[in-house]
Amino acid sequence: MFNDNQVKLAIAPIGWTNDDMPELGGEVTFEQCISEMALAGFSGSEVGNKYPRDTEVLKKALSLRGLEIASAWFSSFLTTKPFEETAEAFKEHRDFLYEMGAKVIVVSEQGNSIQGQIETPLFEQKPVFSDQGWTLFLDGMQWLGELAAEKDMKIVYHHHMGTGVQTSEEIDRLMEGTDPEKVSLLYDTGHLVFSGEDHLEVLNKYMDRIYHVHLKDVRADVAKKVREENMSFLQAVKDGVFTVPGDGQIDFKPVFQVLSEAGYKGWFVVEAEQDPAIANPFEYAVKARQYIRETSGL
Ligand SMILES: O=C1C[C@@H](O)[C@H](O)[C@@H](O)C1=O
Ligand SMILES: [Co+2]
Repeated sequence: MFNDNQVKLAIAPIGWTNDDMPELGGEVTFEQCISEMALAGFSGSEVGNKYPRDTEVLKKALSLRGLEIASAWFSSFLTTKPFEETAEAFKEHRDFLYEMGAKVIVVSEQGNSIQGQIETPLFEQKPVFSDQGWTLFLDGMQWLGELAAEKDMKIVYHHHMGTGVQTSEEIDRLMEGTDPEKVSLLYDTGHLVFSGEDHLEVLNKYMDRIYHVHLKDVRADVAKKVREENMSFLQAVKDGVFTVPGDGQIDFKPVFQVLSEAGYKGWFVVEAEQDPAIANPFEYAVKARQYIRETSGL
């Protein structure tokens, strides 16, 4: 289905140690995490909180295991802080990723985000940008896109539960309000399905702007409970709302079909944060690798 010179397969460290709740998997070492990624058959990774920030040290540890850095998350605060603050932090992050050989920078607006608040109900209290917030956000994203282009890189925007860009309508407003040359999209199956969006419609609509993919599956029974019991995002993750592709409600075959027919080039990143004490990260990485081989041929 895919030409495997164009699509590479990575896995995020968040299944081993969770960046949003570092106590989940706090005991797992960086070396164990990257060794298991390689052993499970992946060739790339994103960057977790235990990864060394010294690029030479990180490159050596990764290349020993045949791994590359696909990208890393950046939190912007365009709607709540002066642009310069986001821009300074962004340039540092961009330069680190450039040095590591990544081509895309994952960006998520965290102004008024509730994704890190364990007591805040996810569906009831999701932030909504005001019109003034949208202007700050869209202008800021374009500027970040220009800063990325200085290094021949792209920003890929991460729509996310509990943030101002979660729903299909919010993704539309972002895509319509920005220049495709400056702002691209990260497609995360798990966040769209958990939010109740039509993930295939979003994929078909924005295929030409998608330059990074997070493969995440959703456990339907847990997602239902989160809505019924007004749970927070972090409680949902702890309860196992996300899992690896092939283990939840999403059929990834049509997703792979659309991506392959469109000639997608870039990374697929398996990203399935759950409690590693319940879901052994190595076992789930192997399971994901096998499912992707069976369904996409990669
Ligand atoms: O890409 C991601 C990064 C995480 O920190 C986040 O919370 C997760 O859900 C995600 O999709
Ligand atoms: Co993601």
